Amino acid sequence: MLINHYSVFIPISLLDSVDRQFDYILRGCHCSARSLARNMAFEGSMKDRGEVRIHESLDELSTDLADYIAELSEVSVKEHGVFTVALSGGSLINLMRKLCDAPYNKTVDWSKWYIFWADERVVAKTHVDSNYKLAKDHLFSKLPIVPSHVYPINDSLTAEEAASDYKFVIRQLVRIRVINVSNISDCPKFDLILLGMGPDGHVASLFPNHSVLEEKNEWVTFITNSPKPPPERITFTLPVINSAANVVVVATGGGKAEAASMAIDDVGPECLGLPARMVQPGVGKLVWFLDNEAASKLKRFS
Ligand SMILES: O=C(O)[C@H](O)[C@@H](O)[C@H](O)[C@H](O)COP(=O)(O)O
Repeated sequence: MLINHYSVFIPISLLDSVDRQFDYILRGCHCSARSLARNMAFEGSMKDRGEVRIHESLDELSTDLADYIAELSEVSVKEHGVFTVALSGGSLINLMRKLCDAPYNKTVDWSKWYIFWADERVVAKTHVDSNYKLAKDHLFSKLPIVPSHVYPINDSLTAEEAASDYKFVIRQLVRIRVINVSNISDCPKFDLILLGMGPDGHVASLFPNHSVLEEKNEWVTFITNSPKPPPERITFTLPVINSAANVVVVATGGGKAEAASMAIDDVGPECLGLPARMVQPGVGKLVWFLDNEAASKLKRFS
């Protein structure tokens, strides 16, 4: 049986003896209404694989995710006046939908958000496959985000040109300090990069065994042979993802269980090349948002 919210009653000393690498955080009993959903989740953290939050339902996951993003936004705006966030496509966008509801639609300082794409399909912005269109239709058309703070790719270019153009756009924003610079690399330091994960363990458009995983110099690159359609995409590279202040990976459903275990568990060297496992922020924080099904093969939770 999966560890669920009842597991908070397991004494921490027992968990400790089960596995010292795992630093379980038991949620406090004194919860506000806002944090109630979090208390329905199980949360643990593992050295260098980040914090893992497992939720009983997609509804709880969405609430916790919205809460977490809102908190990061508040901290970033306090620290440097803006919140720079990069999105992916897929189910992530629907799971972020609660940001459009109360209290977040009123309490978040949307005017300070700058929105980018960690990966984008090279199609027209109006195309049904466009990650920009997905996010626009379901998220930011419903929120008071400043239109000039939204940075879609230039959809009139080839994949190669679009990647290079996107890198240029980001470079200008780094230059004027809208986007921070990492102090561990020469990469931009986004306040938050939000990723989904495919059943094959891909994140952004970084697919297993693809040469794009080796890219060390470019901030943004392109592929023309994506195993997941459409084939042409641009993507942030691993150095950029791993330079972010915060990285969130969201994965739900049993189809992601194997990849989640390979990405998070203490497994053999064969898993080290899995893109999701290569997400390892240098100084930033990594948090996994999983549902029970996606977490069902995690050794430490079963
Ligand atoms: O453009 C894309 O295809 C996405 O950015 C991709 O990386 C996605 O996030 C994962 O494939 C997970 O997608 P699901 O959550 O829909 O399974």
